[in-house]
Amino acid sequence: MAFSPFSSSLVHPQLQHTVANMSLLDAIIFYIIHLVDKFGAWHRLPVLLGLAYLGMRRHLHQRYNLLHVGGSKDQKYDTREFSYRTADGTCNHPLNYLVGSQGRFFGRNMPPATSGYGLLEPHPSIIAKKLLERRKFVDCGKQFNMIACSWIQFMIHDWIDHMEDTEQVEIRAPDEVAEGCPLKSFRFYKNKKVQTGSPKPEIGFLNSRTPWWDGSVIYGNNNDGMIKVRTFKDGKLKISGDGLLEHDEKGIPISGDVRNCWAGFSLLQALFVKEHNVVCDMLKEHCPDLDDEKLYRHARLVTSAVIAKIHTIDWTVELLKTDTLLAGMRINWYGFFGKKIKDLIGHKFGPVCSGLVGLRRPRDHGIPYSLTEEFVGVYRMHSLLPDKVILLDIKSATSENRSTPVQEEVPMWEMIGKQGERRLAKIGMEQMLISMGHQSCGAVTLWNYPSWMRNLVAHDADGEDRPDRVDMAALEIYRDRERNVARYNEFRRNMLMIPISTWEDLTDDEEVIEALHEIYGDDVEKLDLQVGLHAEKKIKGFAISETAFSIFLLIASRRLEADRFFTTNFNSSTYTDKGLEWVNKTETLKDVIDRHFPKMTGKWMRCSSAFSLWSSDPTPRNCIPLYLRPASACYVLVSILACFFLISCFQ
Ligand code: HEM
Repeated sequence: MAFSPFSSSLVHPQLQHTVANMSLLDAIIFYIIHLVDKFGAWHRLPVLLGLAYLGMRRHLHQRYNLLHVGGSKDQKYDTREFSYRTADGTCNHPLNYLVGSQGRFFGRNMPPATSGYGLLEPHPSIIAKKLLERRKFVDCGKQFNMIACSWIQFMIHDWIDHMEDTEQVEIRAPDEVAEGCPLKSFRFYKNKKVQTGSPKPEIGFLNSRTPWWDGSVIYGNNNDGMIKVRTFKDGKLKISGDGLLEHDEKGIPISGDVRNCWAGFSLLQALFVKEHNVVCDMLKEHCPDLDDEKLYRHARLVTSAVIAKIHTIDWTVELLKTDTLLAGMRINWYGFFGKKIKDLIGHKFGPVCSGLVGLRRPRDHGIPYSLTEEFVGVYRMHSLLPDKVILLDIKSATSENRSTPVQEEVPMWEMIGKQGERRLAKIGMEQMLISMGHQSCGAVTLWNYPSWMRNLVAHDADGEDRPDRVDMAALEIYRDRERNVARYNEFRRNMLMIPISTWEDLTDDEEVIEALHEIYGDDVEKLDLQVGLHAEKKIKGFAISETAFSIFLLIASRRLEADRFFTTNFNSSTYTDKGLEWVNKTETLKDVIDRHFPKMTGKWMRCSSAFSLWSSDPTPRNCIPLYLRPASACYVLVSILACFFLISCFQ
């Protein structure tokens, strides 16, 4: 039903048309969130109201934004024959075995860009030089350390990578900036463009990784990858005697994904290979009849779920340090009433009460699961990477002396690829992990893009160095345009967020405003997504922009609720009793580190999460407001009311 009364002056003129096709209820929801956006900030609301706001936002996105790219007809199969994660991501969606498998299309959270600006408008090298390149390293304080930075790369390599074409393009820096660019020109492969066919002919891009949260970063994205990493004995994966990854004869690590790897990333791969292998030991001890194949399958399910859980209730909470998000992420996993109540009531009262994990059926909101172009766009966070890794001299540290001396500062480019693997082998897992825990990563802000990435030796899918170096800062601007991802303002409108009208709406930093003006003039529509995301004034506690967060909000839930192994099959017959118990008992990365390095966190980590600076103070225990503490009667009362409210909104 069309709803016109809200197309009034109370709604931003550029958003009025989006309300026109909404149902009455959705128009009211839109109006409420629009008012909150306009007159206040949802993150300053009391936690439950903030959660209601986020719930409503997510609801509108799911109904009006998700697009199905390259739709295919149902391809049925018997799900009972596939109670495990397959090597290439097939056989997860209950009605179509192809959904989410390697080589499927990226979806979209909004239509492709309509603005019609050219691929070189303004020139990517000018943006790289004048707005992105690091002048002086800006760190992100105590909030996020180098483990957190490596973690998100570890996740990206689990989910997304655009397939390339065989044709190359060359970008030449214009004279205006050529002097200041480490590469005056650089060549790279175009992304592979494919006609999608149905539902209507359009261009789409293919994902060479499996988008499920299936641990493909350690298990591989297809059969060949899976065979390479397995020992075929007791379900285990290959790992070297020093606890790091094994390497092939060319010095390339043996793991699920080896493209553009560096020492910190390969360290996390090794840690979770160790985790997989101890899960195999545990399962074998309790179920001696399980053969190699079954042990592998169960251990993969368990390890992937541990990774997904850590990302949801540990990493994300550090990324978006607000009470609302702390509550929201725990609700995604456990539901409103928390872990203990979920264990008692199961999923009888739906996702609001018991979270998304363990739902009776996967939910994709009518659009088969994939990750999206916009999701890739908002996760371009190379500014997190520093210029050097600061190695601590952990041997000379004493318990009295809290500030551990620095042993060496290694330039980042020496920690990449095969060279990085050799360095890591000398450093060892313990020293690297402790050092990364004590080093802040970069802030996602303008003028903080690592300069060394402007002259980068990228890798191909086999982990081999490419002959042509690339200017990543310029390339990333080009890539979003090549993929027709909406520019910043159109992106915001499509996400039902209030667009900017002047640079002052984006930021109050005078220097940024001047620089934007120099490059984009007064044309706010031209502003590139990357530049907007990096320039946007941040919400207190957020390490990323609110615009990026709006995509994040949608996809974080979708990765869980659309996956059969986090919903229908999140049970003991699929995971085994002991496997499920393992997932339930593991809450944080610290738990995993403690399992493999029993004395490490006790000695080296003061803070509460392994993702924040290890030398920082722990989060006070009573930081959660009274009405959010599961033990309080007030919590139960307010939660019941909030549940009724949310259920009546969305069901
Ligand atoms: C030393 C560490 C890293 C190196 C060497 C590296 C290098 C690269 C390269 C060469 C590409 C492909 C560029 C192209 O052809 O389009 C890429 C893509 C990407 N990287 Fe990184 N990266 C690193 C760390 C990170 C981190 C920490 C993040 C954080 C989120 C990240 C997020 C991404 C994303 C989202 C893409 C786009 C993937 C796609 O096109 O499908 N990377 N990176």
